[in-house]
Amino acid sequence: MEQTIGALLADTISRIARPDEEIMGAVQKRVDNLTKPPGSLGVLEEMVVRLSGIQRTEGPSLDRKAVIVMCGDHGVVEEGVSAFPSEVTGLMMGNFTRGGAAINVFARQMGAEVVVVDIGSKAETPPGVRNEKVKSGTKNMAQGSAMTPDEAVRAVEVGIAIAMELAAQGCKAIALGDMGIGNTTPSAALTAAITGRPVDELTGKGTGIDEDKRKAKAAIIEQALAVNGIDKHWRSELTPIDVLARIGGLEIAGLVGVTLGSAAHGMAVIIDGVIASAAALVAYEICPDVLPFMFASHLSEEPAHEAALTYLELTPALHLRMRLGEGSGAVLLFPMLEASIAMLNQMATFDELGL
Ligand SMILES: Cc1cc2ncn([C@H]3O[C@H](COP(=O)(O)O)[C@@H](O)[C@H]3O)c2cc1C
Ligand SMILES: O=C(O)c1cccnc1
Repeated sequence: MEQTIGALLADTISRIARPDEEIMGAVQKRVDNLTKPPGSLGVLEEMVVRLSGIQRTEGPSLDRKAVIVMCGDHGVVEEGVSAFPSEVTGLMMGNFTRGGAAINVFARQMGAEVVVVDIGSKAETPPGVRNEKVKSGTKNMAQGSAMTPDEAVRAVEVGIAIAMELAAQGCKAIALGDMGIGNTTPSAALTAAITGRPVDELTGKGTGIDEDKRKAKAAIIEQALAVNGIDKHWRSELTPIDVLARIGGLEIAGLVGVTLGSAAHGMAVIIDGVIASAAALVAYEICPDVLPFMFASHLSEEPAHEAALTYLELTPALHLRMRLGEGSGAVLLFPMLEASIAMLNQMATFDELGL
């Protein structure tokens, strides 16, 4: 039976429960009893405690993990906000299927599955890419709403459904990946709307525009916020889904769904760069209980990324001066998460040492 639009979203939100405190307490106790000064393995200790709470077991695992690369195009590219044309989104989808993109290389090395989803590109979906197209690119958000609320919800539900499938297959953690020429523009716009920080401060060079074009991009974002009636007080009149629909992107909406769906089904969510962090902000506004499921991987060069992570009070583990997307930074966190699990499973305890 066809589900009404929004039913899956509502059901997913109702399933999100915070990680298990009792399990986290027990794992913290074991971590404190390992043969090292308490706290000396820093963030790795926090990682394994939180992974245990998320997976609701004192024996967490990352045997199966995936990166979901949501692909979509953006009407606002016609305003000259990117250094590249929209066609590159379609070409990169082909590249993903041949294993030649950065995310393919890193995911292979980390043992993570790559799931590529065409949720809204203007291109024809290449064979090997999952076709979940809600529409062929968003409308230009500088001239009006990028999507309708129904389209935004449908895209969110695509992300939820894919997260649910992966959870059913035994997946334990999901990295958020994106591909969509122009998508640093809606990402900065969403980050401005949610954090309240000034647009100019949040607007970066994306794929590599010069300072004049960056200034013009900031002006386009200001225009998009104004045209769409999003001011500092949007919360009194609009829902987070309205904001996502007006100034978001289809791949961003898909990643909002992946985040909510992962949290609802006990999987950790690894945030990548500025596109993933914009999706994380929207997911948090929809349901604050998703926050303890999130891990920040790296700090992107895009300024809105730092603003989003600060708002969410998340600290990125890696500082690699990356600014790519695709989930390329997020999958680099997997070996560290795995090290945290190995620490828990393999280190001797003070009890065993007779101390
Ligand atoms: C070849 C290529 C591969 C990419 N992989 C990710 N992005 C990243 O850059 C784009 C966002 O930057 P902007 O907003 O400036 O267009 C997105 O597609 C993002 O995924 C790429 C961009 C290019 C050109
Ligand atoms: O932070 C990112 O993920 C990013 C930055 C620039 C371009 N594309 C992605």
